[in-house]
Amino acid sequence: MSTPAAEFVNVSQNYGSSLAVDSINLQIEEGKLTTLLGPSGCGKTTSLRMLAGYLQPTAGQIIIGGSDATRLPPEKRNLGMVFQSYALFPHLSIADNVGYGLKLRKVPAAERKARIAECLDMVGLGHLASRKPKALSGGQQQRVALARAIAIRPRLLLLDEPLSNLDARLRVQMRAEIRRIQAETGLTVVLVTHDQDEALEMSDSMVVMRAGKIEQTGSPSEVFTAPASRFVADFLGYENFLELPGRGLVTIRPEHLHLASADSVHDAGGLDVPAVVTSVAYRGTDEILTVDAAGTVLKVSVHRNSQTAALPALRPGDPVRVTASGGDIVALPADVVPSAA
Ligand SMILES: Nc1ncnc2c1ncn2[C@@H]1O[C@H](COP(=O)(O)OP(=O)(O)OP(=O)(O)O)[C@@H](O)[C@H]1O
Repeated sequence: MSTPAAEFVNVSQNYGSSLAVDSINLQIEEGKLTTLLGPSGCGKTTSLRMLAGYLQPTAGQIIIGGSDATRLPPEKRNLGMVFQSYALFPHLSIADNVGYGLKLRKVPAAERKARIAECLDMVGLGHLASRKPKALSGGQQQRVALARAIAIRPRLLLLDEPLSNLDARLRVQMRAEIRRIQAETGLTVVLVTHDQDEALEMSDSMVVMRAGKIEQTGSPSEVFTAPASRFVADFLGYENFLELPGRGLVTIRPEHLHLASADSVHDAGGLDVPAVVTSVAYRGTDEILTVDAAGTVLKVSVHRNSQTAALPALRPGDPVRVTASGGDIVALPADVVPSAA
């Protein structure tokens, strides 16, 4: 790999006696989108703030572009940042908001104008350049914040939960938009999120954190198809965990479990266990059935389509067989429980 855009070397952060980030080592690849993913309190924001220079690591080094940046103040790191709250200047026009960092850097007026126009076009807001932030929707304000961060041509673009204040539909739309902008500009982006779907959809590389440590890194498909622990699997929505004789702990997604019927999948390396239906939840095109297989609770997602519509409706108490094909059974290494910090 060429020189990483940024690197954490044995980086820790203590808040009093609590260890928020515990000796992490991480390389951020140039020109890629890396997400820091994990539940609330796992240390994502603390890591990003150390990368940005707003927080000094208690131990370790932050390397940016191959040089030690641990002691560099934020303004010397040439980074663009977008937060959950857009933090636009209310009294400035959209164009002046986007051009703010350029003015600070004494970029000549003509070039400033061109870059403002280019960045606003990139986020589809060229026509609103003269408006004030309060005359824009939340999604539009977030786009302005993005344009402002990109305008300075940062070495790294850091995004801290940038989509979490947007409604569900806009959030999905903005994921694709950030991805497109990243591809067009070739920027190195580090995104903090607690949303696994967002991370899976947007990342080149995912970093799953837990209690201040890195639990797994890899491409979305690597992490998704081979979670390194029960914690990662759980976080990615694998709901069924069971001990299989000779195979140890495995997990199977609800949509990969089938209720035995004439067309159910069953192969030699697969699963086939008797169970009893305990509840049925209707979810539009899907039904989530909870079944009890000799004391193990399993969730089975049944997709209602033209083939399954004819299946008889199941009710609590009905006996069933639960099957899965061997390829859908994911083996999990023994989980490492973090020591109490
Ligand atoms: N200023 C602070 N003082 C004391 N403890 C803090 C401070 N900031 C964060 N922490 C603690 O450090 C740990 C990591 O926090 P951090 O904000 O990095 O987590 P996070 O993964 O970004 O969570 P969230 O998604 O909720 O923002 C948490 O236990 C948190 O309570």
